[in-house]
Amino acid sequence: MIVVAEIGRTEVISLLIEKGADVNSTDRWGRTPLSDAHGIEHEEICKILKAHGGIDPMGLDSLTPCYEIDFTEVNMKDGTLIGEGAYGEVYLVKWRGTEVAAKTIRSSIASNEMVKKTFLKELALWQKLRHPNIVQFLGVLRHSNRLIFLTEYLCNGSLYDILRKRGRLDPPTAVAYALDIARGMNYLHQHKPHAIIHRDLTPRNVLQDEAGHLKVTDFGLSKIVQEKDFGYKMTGGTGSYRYMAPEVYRRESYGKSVDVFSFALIVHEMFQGGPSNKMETPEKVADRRAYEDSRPIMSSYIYPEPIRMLLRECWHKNPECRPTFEDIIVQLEMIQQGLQLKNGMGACCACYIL
Ligand SMILES: Nc1ncnc2c1ncn2[C@@H]1O[C@H](COP(=O)(O)OP(=O)(O)OP(=O)(O)O)[C@@H](O)[C@H]1O
Repeated sequence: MIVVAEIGRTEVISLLIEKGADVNSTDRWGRTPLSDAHGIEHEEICKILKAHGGIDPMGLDSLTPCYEIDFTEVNMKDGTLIGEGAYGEVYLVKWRGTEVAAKTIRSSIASNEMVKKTFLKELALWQKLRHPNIVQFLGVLRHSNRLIFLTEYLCNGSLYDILRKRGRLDPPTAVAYALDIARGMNYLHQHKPHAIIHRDLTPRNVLQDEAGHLKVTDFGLSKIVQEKDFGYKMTGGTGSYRYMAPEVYRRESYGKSVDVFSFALIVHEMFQGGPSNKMETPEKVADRRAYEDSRPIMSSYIYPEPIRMLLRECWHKNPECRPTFEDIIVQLEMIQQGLQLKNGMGACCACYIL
């Protein structure tokens, strides 16, 4: 694999190509040498790679500007802190008279040029996404070595907060929420020209708007994959262990179905009111799922049979046996119709027999 950022010299790159190096080999992020060259804005190397058939599967080069917002348009000092994640703090701020969320990226991350560039590429991708179940990206505030970006503000917080406050959800609500997440995820997986794998789908990365709809957010860890979606790897340290697919934990090749696995665990939590195996560390949980094939328990009292069947398929140990989000949506819509029929017949929430 030609790592342009490390080699950096045109004559060395030319020599490697002459010696037969593959100009379109990909690294674990799905980046080719041309993606790499775009990242460091090396025009000369870009030209050489393109002349030899190099492509950039990211479909984005660093020259694609993220939507930039003048730093003076947002008064960060008047912002209210609403949360904190792995990358930094999140504030509620006003921008052009509208309440929006400002996500600040720690200076330790933002000051590293390579990381910053990769991050800006992720944001350039997010900028292109438009779907009712995907949190809307608004733009980037760039200011010396600080990196802050704005997204729409979702006043009801995350699904994690909702489950902590409300506990177990009734089946119609859980199914409606599952449909929201599945629709957002299906949009990402069917993204053209390349599918987008979220890779860190967790209750914290699902937010609720004023109307009660859920939206998927946080693409800091998501990566573009080629349509033939096997062959990429990520380290076991990436993403949240509690929702991690076994193949990711075992550091094997993975595809879109890692998100289906995480989705199943989120749906399980909605019926249960929180995570299972709370006493175990997330890493231990992931380890047992990966090596002992352990899965959460589903009592027939809480989980309607069609939901149990769906979850078993979604967290199947063989990634190829897991359904796509398109299939999941069809199944959930049928389950929803079944629940509505039961409701119409006067059944109470506690006694759904599907
Ligand atoms: N657009 C938003 N609207 C409202 N609240 C938000 C928004 N984005 C984030 N938050 C709140 O801020 C918290 C932190 O968000 P952030 O995305 O930084 O981290 P996280 O998803 O919790 O964790 P990680 O960074 O590890 O993925 C969220 O849990 C949520 O409560």
